[in-house]
Amino acid sequence: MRFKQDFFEQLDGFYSQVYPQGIQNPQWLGWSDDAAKLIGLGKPNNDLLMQLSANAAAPGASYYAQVYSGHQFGGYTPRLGDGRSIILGEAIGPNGAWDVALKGGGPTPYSRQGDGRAVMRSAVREFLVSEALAALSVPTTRALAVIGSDLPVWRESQETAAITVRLAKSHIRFGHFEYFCYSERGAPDKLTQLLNFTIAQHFPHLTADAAGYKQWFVEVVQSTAKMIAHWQAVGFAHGVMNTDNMSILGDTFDFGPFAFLDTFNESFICNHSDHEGRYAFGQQPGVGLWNLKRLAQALTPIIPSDDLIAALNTYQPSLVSEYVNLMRAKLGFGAASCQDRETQAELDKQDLQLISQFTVLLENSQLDYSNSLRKMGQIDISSQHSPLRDDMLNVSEFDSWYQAYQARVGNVADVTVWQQQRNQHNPKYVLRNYLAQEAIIDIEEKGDNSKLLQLQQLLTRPFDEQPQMNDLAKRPPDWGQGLIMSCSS
Ligand SMILES: Nc1ncnc2c1ncn2[C@@H]1O[C@H](COP(=O)(O)OP(=O)(O)OP(=O)(O)O)[C@@H](O)[C@H]1O
Ligand SMILES: [Mg+2]
Repeated sequence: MRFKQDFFEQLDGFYSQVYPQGIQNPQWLGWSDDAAKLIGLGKPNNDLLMQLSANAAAPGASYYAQVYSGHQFGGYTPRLGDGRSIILGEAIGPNGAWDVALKGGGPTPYSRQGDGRAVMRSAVREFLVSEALAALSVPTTRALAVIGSDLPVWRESQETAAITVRLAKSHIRFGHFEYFCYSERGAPDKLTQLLNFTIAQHFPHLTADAAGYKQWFVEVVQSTAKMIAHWQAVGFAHGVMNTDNMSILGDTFDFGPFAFLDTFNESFICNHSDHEGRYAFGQQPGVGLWNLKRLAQALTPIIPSDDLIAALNTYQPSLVSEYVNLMRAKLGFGAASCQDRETQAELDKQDLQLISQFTVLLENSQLDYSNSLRKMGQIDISSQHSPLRDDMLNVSEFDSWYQAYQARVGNVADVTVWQQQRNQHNPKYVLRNYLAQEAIIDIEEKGDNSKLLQLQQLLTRPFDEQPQMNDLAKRPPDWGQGLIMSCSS
């Protein structure tokens, strides 16, 4: 790893220097070759194991924890900060730099009551899902590795500690801006410094002046909207959309009780602590905007309100247009692109209606989201009979929807090509909670990570048939239906 230290060198006062504490008997549980390439690494080796388990210093690293705050479940917490994630610096790769962070690397000045650790089950889940989302082209932080250990940690019972090695283009969150607005009140110079740094590092096409700031916020709004459109299209529930878990670059960030939908359900809540369903699957688009509004408020000392509001107004159309485009590719509507903005919005609206009717049909018949889409992509569109019809409870509702759908798809020149294209947009395999759970249980009970490795392999090619893995595309068994994860991690 070759590091630069721009955040560390340029943003004194935005972090605390801290040394990670090694974990005993470290062992690789997982390693991502794809993530390794991003920072110019090849295969894992023992030196890297020692460095990434914090048992040896990594040459060129500056260990630090960033300070931020955030709105958690709607309420403002004035000071959070990296309580268990320690950043080594920005590792230089062939196509840019990536922060390397040891999540679970030990206590920091921001640990509050916590032990600075992550338990194996949560570290494994973060590792698997980061790489799974990347393979589905969902904007996300990455995971280079997950490292297990013998170090005991206490949650509801005794477990063992692990470290996820996270790669992020940036660790700057909405909560960084909130911290320097509210918690260090009277420090707009710091807010400006943070914004100028963010622009210079991650938005180099923009200038650090009023026009640049205005455009920057438009881009933040739109990348957030696009990320959430991806979540809705792929059926991903994040679970803890607090503003301290929202990346300024619109990358999916911090994986706690997340889930991919099995049965389609707008009201699905994956987080055991989310009693009111604030972060239910269908709420995510609205929460994204709520969070952006909290960010906008924190920016009012340095960006005019009118500019912030104008940018926020682009959220909904961006999200809808991205979502509709992703769903068009899944359902095979063909692109509807139009020069005239109003006509485009009208087309998007009509398609959105057809898509929503489809998801309502799935919901009413309690059907599996990913598998139903995969099935839809295999129909012969000219045929009056869709295999999904047999799964529907209300067949006549499906029939009338299917007629409208056929009309919208229109003539397909080559059905086989059309079906192959659909398969490139409808994953056969997603990281269902029960699959992650089975991999975790094997590690916990037998120290056996082979299921984890198998899942990782599988999920790097989620669109391919991989017939010997058919079982892993199935809906969960009874014990794994609608698994709800606790926040303790
Ligand atoms: N075991 C722990 N020890 C110390 N601090 C913790 C621990 N678990 C969570 N925290 C802190 O509590 C806050 C909220 O936790 P949250 O679960 O959102 O983040 P996280 O998963 O720890 O990390 P990140 O957001 O970096 O992915 C953060 O400040 C986090 O650092
Ligand atoms: Mg977090």
